Amino acid sequence: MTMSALSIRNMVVSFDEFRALDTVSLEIPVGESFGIVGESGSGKSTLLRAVAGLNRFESGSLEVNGRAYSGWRRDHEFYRTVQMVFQDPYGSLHPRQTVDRLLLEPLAIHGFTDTEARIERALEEVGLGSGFRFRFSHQLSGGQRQRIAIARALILEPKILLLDEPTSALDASIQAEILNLLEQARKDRGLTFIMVSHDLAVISHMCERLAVMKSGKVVETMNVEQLRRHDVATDYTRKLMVASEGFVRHEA
Ligand SMILES: Nc1ncnc2c1ncn2[C@@H]1O[C@H](COP(=O)(O)OP(=O)(O)OP(=O)(O)O)[C@@H](O)[C@H]1O
Repeated sequence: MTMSALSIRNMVVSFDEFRALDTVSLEIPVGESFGIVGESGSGKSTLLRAVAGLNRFESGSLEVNGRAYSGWRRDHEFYRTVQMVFQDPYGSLHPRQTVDRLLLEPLAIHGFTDTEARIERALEEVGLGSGFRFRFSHQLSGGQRQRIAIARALILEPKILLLDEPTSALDASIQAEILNLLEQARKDRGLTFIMVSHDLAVISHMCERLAVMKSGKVVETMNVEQLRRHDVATDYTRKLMVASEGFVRHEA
């Protein structure tokens, strides 16, 4: 049996009386690229944030590579294994810190000593040479910032990346570059991806399977071939396909 990178069972997250995540269960095997789609407010980010410990889940279970986690608490081992990349590269990087400092921080927290080599390698991997090392993040373009955010996630050599709309704040041409960079990193490192996107063309390009969310629940899971054939079980998913115009245009 393939080992699960991530095993989520009956996960529930509430904000006061409101159930943002309602008994969600997902099994994601090691090495898979898994997409999460759904209308705005359906709970996609809440799910990623609950895995990352940024939202507390009140019931259900979470296992990461066989280790169980609950509530908010995540240990160092978790952050060595799981890293998250957010939508907004402006909000997620401190503007007055140099790239060097931004990359050094996770290494220092986790006690790495070979920082020089790791920083150089990480910049190389995301297609930014060492010339970027002492720039401030406010001097970088959106695409360059997102490359730094990805370098910061990869520098700890995680096994799983949680990607929350990683390209939707970027211009279309830059989006493709960042997606290719992520795909290459996944191949090179054998990573598992869980990627949220409202863009079905992105999911179709990047993922092998996906879950469709509505009102905090998973309404269906499918593989990407089914999505491409429009072989979907619910009208809700059909509507999402129509709403994601590029997808319909691209696939038709
Ligand atoms: N910290 C919070 N406090 C209160 N309500 C929240 C909080 N975070 C999310 N919610 C609510 O939970 C629901 C799910 O939000 P979530 O951000 O997970 O949706 P989403 O599917 O990622 O949407 P989008 O595609 O617009 O980003 C929404 O109704 C949202 O308003």
